[in-house]
Amino acid sequence: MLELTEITKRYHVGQANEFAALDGVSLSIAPGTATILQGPSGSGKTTLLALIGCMGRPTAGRIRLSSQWDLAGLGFGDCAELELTGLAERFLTAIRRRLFGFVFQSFNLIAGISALENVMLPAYPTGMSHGECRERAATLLASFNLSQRAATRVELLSGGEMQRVAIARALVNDPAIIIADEPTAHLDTRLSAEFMAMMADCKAQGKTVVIASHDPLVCSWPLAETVVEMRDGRVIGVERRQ
Ligand SMILES: Nc1ncnc2c1ncn2[C@@H]1O[C@H](COP(=O)(O)OP(=O)(O)OP(=O)(O)O)[C@@H](O)[C@H]1O
Repeated sequence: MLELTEITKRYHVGQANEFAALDGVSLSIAPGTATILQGPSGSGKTTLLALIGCMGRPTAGRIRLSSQWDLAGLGFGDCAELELTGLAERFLTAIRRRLFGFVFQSFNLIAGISALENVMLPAYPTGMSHGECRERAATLLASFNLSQRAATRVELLSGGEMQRVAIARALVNDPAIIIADEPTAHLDTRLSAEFMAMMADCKAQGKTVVIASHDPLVCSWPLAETVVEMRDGRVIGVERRQ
């Protein structure tokens, strides 16, 4: 399990405008499952995704990885479980790179460089050779029928092509967990359905998927075993689906 226990995230601590974006959130995510975080704007979905993805630390609470995850592959082979909340920044960064792939709302592709270079970017800091980065990125683009577009600057791609490049980039380090924040917010129905089908493929390959969305198409898609309803920084409901 990826276990979050009583997570609180406060901003502006000790100031007049102190604010709890998350307030006592507990959640379990099993490997190979899909979870959707649902809730209105400001309910804390992005903040929660950021903490799950080791992009920040909670103000209070614990985030733990059980031995069901490949802790040895993360460099923590001797641990029965790994408490992320206590780790030094450099370990968190390494875990973020190895364990997670991120898909952002507006894809966050880097304009001015090619589709191939965009996909290669997250692989560089892992220490992989340039040749290996290139080969991996090219293989992923080929699997998404984008070989012909690999050398094209991303700003010249269609919306659907950009989406596939963004997913390829999220997958380049072969992450166990894919985190997507409002991934369909700028997509039409066809592309949104395509995105969800790709997430279903990832899950079929054994990956864990966590998506924050208030898009009804995402929430009703037959993908997630767990739909978490958030409001005002709290979990107000958890629906388990078969
Ligand atoms: N860095 C920050 N400093 C202060 N407040 C913040 C910060 N980041 C987020 N918040 C606040 O925390 C609350 C939760 O924000 P968050 O982005 O997690 O919600 P969300 O459910 O993802 O919303 P949306 O769907 O609009 O992205 C909001 O009220 C937001 O203004």
